[in-house]
Amino acid sequence: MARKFFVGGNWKCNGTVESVSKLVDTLNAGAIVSTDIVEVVVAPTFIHIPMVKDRLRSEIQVSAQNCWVKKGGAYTGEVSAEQLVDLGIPYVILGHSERRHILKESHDFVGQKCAYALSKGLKVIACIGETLDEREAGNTIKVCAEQLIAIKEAIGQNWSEVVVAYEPVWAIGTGKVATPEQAEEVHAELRKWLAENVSAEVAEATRILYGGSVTGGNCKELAKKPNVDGFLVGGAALKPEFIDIINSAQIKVAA
Ligand SMILES: O=C(CO)COP(=O)(O)O
Repeated sequence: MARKFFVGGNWKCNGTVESVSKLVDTLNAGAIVSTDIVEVVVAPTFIHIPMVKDRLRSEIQVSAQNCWVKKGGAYTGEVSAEQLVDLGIPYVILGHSERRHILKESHDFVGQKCAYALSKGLKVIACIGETLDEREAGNTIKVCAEQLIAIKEAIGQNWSEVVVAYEPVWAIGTGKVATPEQAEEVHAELRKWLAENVSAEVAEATRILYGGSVTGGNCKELAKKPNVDGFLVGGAALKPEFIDIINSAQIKVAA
């Protein structure tokens, strides 16, 4: 079965009531291709989630940007997987590089978060990716594999509700997008890793998204690559061009 194209908008720590309302209006008014060919998710901040969920068109799902590693309780400032499920939120982004690097989340911690979120019924957008130094040292695949190993150790064979997002740190928020060839090369390696370390079925079925300075202008060329199954978008997800990125799913159908 063909992998359904996936476009996620990670709004990060952005937005006010006014700007989020405007963005929802823009997304509601946009002409988007059928959900038969694309799955679309947006991830507002926790505090904006209820408002977005109430007002956003039903074709676009809502995701959280993080959740706690285990059952909720005395963990000041955290939001639990159970609470997301209670609110009817289907997805959570875990392991984003900003959390790995700025908040020092370790590979193991991210793996445990993935396992706990999945066990509560959330679908997981699991982010991995190398820094510029790691790429220049020739360690891109090694670093991504280490991040995947920690996830695999925690979740085992249970990848059916996982979407992998390859987000090279040097491309995030920098305007320096990976070339379609660079993205394809890594995505193909990641799929091979899944085939060798999980199973051929999981490798074939798992969507591997590219993230890092994706725009309305560069998405089509990236989407043409066979192992690029969609995008995780930051800055451009806050702008009307997010609609164009969603619609780049058409490239796959035409291909
Ligand atoms: O981090 C990202 C999505 O999770 C990518 O961010 P930018 O699209 O702003 O580079």
